[in-house]
Amino acid sequence: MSQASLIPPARLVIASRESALAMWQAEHIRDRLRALYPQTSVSILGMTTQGDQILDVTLSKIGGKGLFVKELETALENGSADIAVHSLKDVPMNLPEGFALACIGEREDPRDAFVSNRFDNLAALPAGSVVGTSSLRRESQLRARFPHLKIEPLRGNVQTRLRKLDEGQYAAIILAAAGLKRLGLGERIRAVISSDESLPAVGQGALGIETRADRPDLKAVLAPLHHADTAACVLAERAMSRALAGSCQVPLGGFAEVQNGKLRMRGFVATPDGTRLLRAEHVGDIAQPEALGDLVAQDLLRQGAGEILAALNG
Ligand SMILES: NCc1[nH]cc(CCC(=O)O)c1CC(=O)O
Repeated sequence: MSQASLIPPARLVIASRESALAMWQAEHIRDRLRALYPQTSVSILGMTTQGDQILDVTLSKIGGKGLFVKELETALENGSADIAVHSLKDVPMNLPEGFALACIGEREDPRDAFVSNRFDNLAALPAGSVVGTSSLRRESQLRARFPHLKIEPLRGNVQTRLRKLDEGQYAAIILAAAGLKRLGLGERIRAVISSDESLPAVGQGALGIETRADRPDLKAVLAPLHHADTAACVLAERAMSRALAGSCQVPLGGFAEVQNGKLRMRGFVATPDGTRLLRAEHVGDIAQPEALGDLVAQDLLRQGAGEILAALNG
């Protein structure tokens, strides 16, 4: 549909989780939609998800990503909201029947960040230091490089995690740089961790806007917010994860970048203790992102990723 034929709706309701980061993201999309469509009344419907309520167990053990999006999908289904704004990282690789990712927003810094009140970077941590993260992806890569560190679970939203660090339970914690920067907490980052040292999560730093699949009208409304390069990257990453049937119990990462008009993608699968860490890297056509993601996945499977995955899921 061309912009000329587009009739913006009178009203748009955005479903969002209520964490500060989710609300920042929803408000960001709301403000952009208001600027694009001054006649449209855009509002936010804040919701609590199961993922926000269950804070005492490692996320991977309780069913994972779907827990952060299900309530928002119910709102789309029953019409109490039109679009749902998500951190793409939290969106399952396969959406339930009847839903679609209508728009992918421009990526913030995709890297992980080292946050500490006492140390400058990971290499400065003495043996036995406690590092907080509940991500198997971060844990496996940390253990591979720094087997002398102790990794302990850390859950909760960004502010909760920072508070637990400040209370002294951890020498350092690892968070996504994107969340800290969006919340204006970029000064808490002591060191950004390069993608060579900690390959980011599939979709990290990107926003995904979900609608019902039967609302192509909304896809047209959202089109100006769609970022084609980011979309190519995250489609490649999500294809890799899907091809590996990456349940959230799997330590894996996937990260694609646009370089010289091509798509460069790296992926890894590891054992949680980091003793086996398989890596793959390929360059592909930016117009065929999913083929590149599949290629990276097939390379990892050829190296034995299947055994690691089977052991984890078994
Ligand atoms: N799993 C929670 C989550 N989902 C998205 C982000 C950060 C922002 C992003 O990746 O877009 C975070 C926090 C974190 O990993 O530190």
